[in-house]
Amino acid sequence: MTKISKAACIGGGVIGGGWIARFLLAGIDVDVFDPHPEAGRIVGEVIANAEKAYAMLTGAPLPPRGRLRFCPTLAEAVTDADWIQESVPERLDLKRRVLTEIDATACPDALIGSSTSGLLPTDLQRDMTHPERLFVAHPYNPVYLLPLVEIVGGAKTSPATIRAAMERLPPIGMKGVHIAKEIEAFVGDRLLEALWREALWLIHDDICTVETLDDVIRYSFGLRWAQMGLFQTYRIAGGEAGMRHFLAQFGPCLAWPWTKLTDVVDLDDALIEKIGRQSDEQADGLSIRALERIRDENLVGILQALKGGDGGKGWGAGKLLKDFEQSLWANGGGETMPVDPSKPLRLVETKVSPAWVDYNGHMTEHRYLQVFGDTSDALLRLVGVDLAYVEAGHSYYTVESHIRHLGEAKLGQAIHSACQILSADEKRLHVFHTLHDTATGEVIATAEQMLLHVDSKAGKTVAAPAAVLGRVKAIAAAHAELALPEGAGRYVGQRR
Ligand SMILES: NC(=O)C1=CN([C@@H]2O[C@H](COP(=O)(O)OP(=O)(O)OC[C@H]3O[C@@H](n4cnc5c(N)ncnc54)[C@H](O)[C@@H]3O)[C@@H](O)[C@H]2O)C=CC1
Ligand SMILES: C[N+](C)(C)CC(=O)CC(=O)[O-]
Repeated sequence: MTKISKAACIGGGVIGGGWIARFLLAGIDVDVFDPHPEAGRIVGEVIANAEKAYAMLTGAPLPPRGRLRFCPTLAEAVTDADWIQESVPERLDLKRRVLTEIDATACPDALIGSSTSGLLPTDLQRDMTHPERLFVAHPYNPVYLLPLVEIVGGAKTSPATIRAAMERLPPIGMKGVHIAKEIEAFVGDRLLEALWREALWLIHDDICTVETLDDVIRYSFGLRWAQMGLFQTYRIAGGEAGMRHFLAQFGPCLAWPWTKLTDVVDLDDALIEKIGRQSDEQADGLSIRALERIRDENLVGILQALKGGDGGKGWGAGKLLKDFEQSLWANGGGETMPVDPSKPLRLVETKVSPAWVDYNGHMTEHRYLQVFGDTSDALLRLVGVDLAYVEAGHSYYTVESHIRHLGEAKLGQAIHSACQILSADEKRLHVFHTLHDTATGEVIATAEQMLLHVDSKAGKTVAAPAAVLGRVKAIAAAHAELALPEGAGRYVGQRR
């Protein structure tokens, strides 16, 4: 799969900033041009949000962050980029001017994506000398967490450009959908616009407040949409007879007055003031930054829940996240691991994710086992037991765990785990993991585990091969010089 080697972002506002963060966290260098005097601060805040979110989203090893450079001219930013993303304000004249300037200075084979929410690519490419490389790459806010990009070609966009654009998205954790025909606002914004129009009428006509309207979405179909969209949801709503029954039952409603969709509400001063006031009341003093933080934590929780969907295989955006994490492990798992066997191996760095916090306001107990399990997995990769090894039919299985809870881990807290091998032989691997608060070093929990080397196809324990055993024994020998960790060998109910 071809990867982006260097990106240029023209415009670094809400969406440009999100693209910049997405690229940087995927390890891609980014050059930015944005004449706004505070562009550096604004982009910096988006990147900080993105870093916080990713620390909660995944324990997989992200590549080293790309290099960020602000350029004094557009030409300097685009000159050696192979993906250029235009995210300037939604005005056709401005976008055409900017795209023509990009076209004049970019490498001939650079891909040029526009973030436009609704302008036609054919209109955008009108003045370009090489229009075949221009396409719409319409993302969703926040770009660093929401993975979808609508890819739309114009009359002069080449099929090779569309193919190349689609191929470059999975390595940055995104999913491209190719929209077959160009149409204003593509697919997503067509749907959102329909909902938005109807919502404005409902407020205008005093049917409900903005808060009630949002509650109707977030407590009901909003939850459904994150996982099954519209058609699959309605298929289920048709009962055992499925979609055909659903259409037969609810088809006639389409002719009833259930919508004011074709009328455009007059956004006059009174309506703007009404919506503004109700929106202020709904926010209840929370700043935009605070709302962004809550939004990001919620999105992380939803993505993680979807990652466990369909019996652990992952579902929808969660499956995409799972696949992305597997590629991160395959690409960087081994390299980034610090290996100094003269002390316990620091193997997992993470932050307490929203989905991990329970009704007591701290990390819930089974998440400790998750972090300790991840620590054992990291140790196994280090000694050569990676996905290829497992697929070939051998692995280590955990047969016993003893976790002690000694402190608390709160939402967003940076934590890390360290592993000491207590003993190892041909089949057994006896480890002791310690979970620390990264800021203070305080020990929050420990886990002692016994793992057995298995032939997973035969379903029985077998001796580990010499290559794996050699690495295990080398670490175990170094760790034998360390003091036995406090708590090793303890059992539940033991007197101190
Ligand atoms: N805000 C949203 O929810 C979404 C917006 N979009 C699209 O993304 C594009 C950008 O929108 P936002 O980021 O929301 O706007 P924004 O107003 O937050 O950012 C636009 C940025 O472009 C910069 N800019 C203006 N003229 C420029 C030029 N000549 N060269 C370089 N930079 C220039 C501005 O200084 C500003 O930082 C629009 O096409 C919009 O339709 C797409 C998806 C969602
Ligand atoms: C409001 N908007 C049209 C700019 C929204 C989008 O384009 C996508 C989104 O993030 O909702």
